[in-house]
Amino acid sequence: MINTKLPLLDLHRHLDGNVRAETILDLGQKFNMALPAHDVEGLRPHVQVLDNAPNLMAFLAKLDWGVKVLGDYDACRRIAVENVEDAIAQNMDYTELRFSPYYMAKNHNLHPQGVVEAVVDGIKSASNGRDIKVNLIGIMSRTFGVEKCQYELDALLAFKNDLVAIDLAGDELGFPGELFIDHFKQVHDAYLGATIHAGEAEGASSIWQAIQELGATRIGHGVKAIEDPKLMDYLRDNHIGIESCLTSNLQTSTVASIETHPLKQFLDHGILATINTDDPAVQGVELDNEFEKAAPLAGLSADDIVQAQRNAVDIAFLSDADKHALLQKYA
Ligand SMILES: O=c1[nH]cnc2c1ncn2[C@@H]1O[C@H](CO)[C@@H](O)[C@H]1O
Ligand SMILES: [Zn+2]
Repeated sequence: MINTKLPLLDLHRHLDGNVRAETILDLGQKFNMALPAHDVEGLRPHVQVLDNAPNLMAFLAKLDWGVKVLGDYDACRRIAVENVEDAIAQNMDYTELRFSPYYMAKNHNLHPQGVVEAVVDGIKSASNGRDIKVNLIGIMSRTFGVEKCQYELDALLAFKNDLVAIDLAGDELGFPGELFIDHFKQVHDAYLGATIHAGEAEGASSIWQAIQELGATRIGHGVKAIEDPKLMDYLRDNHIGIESCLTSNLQTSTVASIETHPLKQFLDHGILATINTDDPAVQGVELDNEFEKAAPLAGLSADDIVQAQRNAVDIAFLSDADKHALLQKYA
């Protein structure tokens, strides 16, 4: 249950993993693309995980149609605007939307820098004057290799003042964090934060690497931390945030069931763990589902959920003044 006396945040939300089926149909038509279906129901099995995927990469394939239809910069801007509308519809006070400009650009040979510009513009105009605050996290999609990630990072750094952090997402097993040490040196030189997908497909060693070699202060998923008691202590003692995404972890077969998800143990251990979505449209569930249904299934009490909501404010990529303002809304 969402505690309505506290701010509601979603800190792990891919805007390019949250393209509405209606929008895919609409853009497909606009750019004369051969889509696998002509109506939402027919399209659903191609763009949404209906049965749990056998692994992370099978899950991620479901994001592809959402970016294949991005035929121009205006389409990129449109999905950014719709993402803000979706977040407002969920009554969020603050969200960090993340996106991979190369992943969005590559199908129609757009320039990733133009994609970043369009997304920044869309987010700003859609949130202007609304009761929500939105920040952007830039993603390097490791799936496409070290050089493409540098190309992607260059585009993101050109707009570094419009971003709060950089993430590394995609194929964790195929492209280990060791390959991206130089990339994250540039991230820190640009005074951006670092949150990294780790301990999802790969084990606890990948989380250690993200923290110690890439300088992550937050970890996306981090499910496998539960296998390493020293790491559990380290995360707690060093205030490393964990962005948990319950339904996503079930759908990627990272956990066998929501009931056995380690989020409750992270919270009991005093780790700054939080409740987030990941890729809402692909998952077919929104943030309210994660709080109302998934969190209780994972064994979280009302007090645990309060703690998770407080943790989100704590680990958000916001200034102390902005965190204070968020809490003041409910004081
Ligand atoms: O759960 C996830 N784990 C790892 N990578 C992900 C996940 N969801 C999306 N992406 C990746 O993020 C980029 C788009 O924002 C893409 O690289 C997509 O594969
Ligand atoms: Zn993610």
